Amino acid sequence: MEDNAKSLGRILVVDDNPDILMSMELLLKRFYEKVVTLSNPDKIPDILRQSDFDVVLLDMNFTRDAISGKEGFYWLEKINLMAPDTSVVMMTAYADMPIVIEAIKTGASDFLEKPFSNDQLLATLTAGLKHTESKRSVSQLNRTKTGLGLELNGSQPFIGKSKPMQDIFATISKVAITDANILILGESGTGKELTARAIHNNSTRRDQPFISIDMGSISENLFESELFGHKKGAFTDAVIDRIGKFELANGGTLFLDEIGNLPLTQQIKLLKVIQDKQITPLGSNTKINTDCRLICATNEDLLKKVHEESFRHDLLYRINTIELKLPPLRERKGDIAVLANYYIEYFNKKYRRQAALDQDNLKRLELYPWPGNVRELSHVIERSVILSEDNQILLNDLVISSQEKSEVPIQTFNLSEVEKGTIERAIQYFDGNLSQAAKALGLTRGALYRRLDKYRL
Ligand SMILES: Nc1ncnc2c1ncn2[C@@H]1O[C@H](COP(=O)(O)OP(=O)(O)OP(=O)(O)O)[C@@H](O)[C@H]1O
Repeated sequence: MEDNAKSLGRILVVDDNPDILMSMELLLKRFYEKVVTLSNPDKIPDILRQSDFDVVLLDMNFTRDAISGKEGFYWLEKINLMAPDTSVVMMTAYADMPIVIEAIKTGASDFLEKPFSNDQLLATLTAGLKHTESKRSVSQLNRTKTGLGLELNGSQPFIGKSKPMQDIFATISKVAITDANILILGESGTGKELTARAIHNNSTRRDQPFISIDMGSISENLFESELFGHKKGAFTDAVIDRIGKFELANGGTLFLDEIGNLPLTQQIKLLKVIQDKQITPLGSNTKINTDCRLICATNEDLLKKVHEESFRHDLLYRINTIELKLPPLRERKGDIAVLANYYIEYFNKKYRRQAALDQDNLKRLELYPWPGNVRELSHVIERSVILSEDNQILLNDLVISSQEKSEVPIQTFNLSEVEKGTIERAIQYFDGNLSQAAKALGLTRGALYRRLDKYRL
């Protein structure tokens, strides 16, 4: 390879010996587009958050722990978690077979025994880059094949092949590994809880608890006891000690759903705990340290609530380090077929049916605005599978119940909203037949299409 024919490849070298770093940098810069060297492994997470690398050359033996390689293994695991498609080549002067095997099992792609020649190094890097390329095409293939964005623990998939959901999955992967507090916004049924679980399951806290709590459903009296716990005798009904959710989530993730429903008196208590990272159970005078990653969710406009003074600005600022906005299903119609098919398969298994959806019915699902989002879609499919006959979901089986039909709130006098609502209802009324709907609305088909586009129906 010539200096002027650099190969694509972004290489990170981590070694606490400055001489090794300098000589490797000098050599590798002649061959690869980007070479970054790092003498302090503690900086690995930061650098991986800032840039992508194809291969990491990682020393196993930092001075703190010169021989066992434990620190190298620690960083190997961390890199695998943060950048699963990047190949890691381990370097060590103390390579013996058991260590090599363990490193490969832990996820290293290769090994370099020190001292190594330039040719050995370059050959290993060429193999490492090939390895990265194949890892990337396998994960890309898996994603496009199934339409699944992220696999959650267990059997629950998180589906979305539309561009907005693929963007959400990419953001989840990026933010999961940080400890930043996250606020998930979105209408009911868009998958906010699923998103919170995906963040937890892709984070370094995944082996610790994920504790979820619906802030809208806790009564004002029980708020402190639920969240911070209580001691026996703290109040009349406190017959035994109770551990609060903050303590249960210690080391893991605490998911506070419907945070917008929290009354102001409780917001201040929550804020204090988030700031101090300490809780005091009711009836106790001992503070307990808490270490949990906070994920909150709401379908309310919190900024508006801040302006109306029903949500504290300082609390919003604490919980929304990163905001993730889940798009409603009507804005990602591309996901409807894949979701519908997933639920048909799921409920076919559950109810021992073999129902299938034909193109007309699929069109109908795609035209419906889904005010209850994915939750509503799953309910509609469940009912339709149960009612299906002769292995076919019939048009009449696809019951979109009246209470689930989108209604424009009666209070609205906004002309666009009224027009949008009327169009939605006409399409529902004519079972998705656009010609009939257009006729009833007094529009040409072209004019109806333009409005469908305008209102993203
Ligand atoms: N992208 C998706 N793929 C598969 N299932 C989904 C997806 N989004 C939502 N669901 C399913 O829809 C239902 C509602 O999802 P979830 O509870 O996460 O929504 P939510 O936004 O938290 O709703 P709410 O605000 O009403 O609590 C769940 O059964 C969930 O499994």
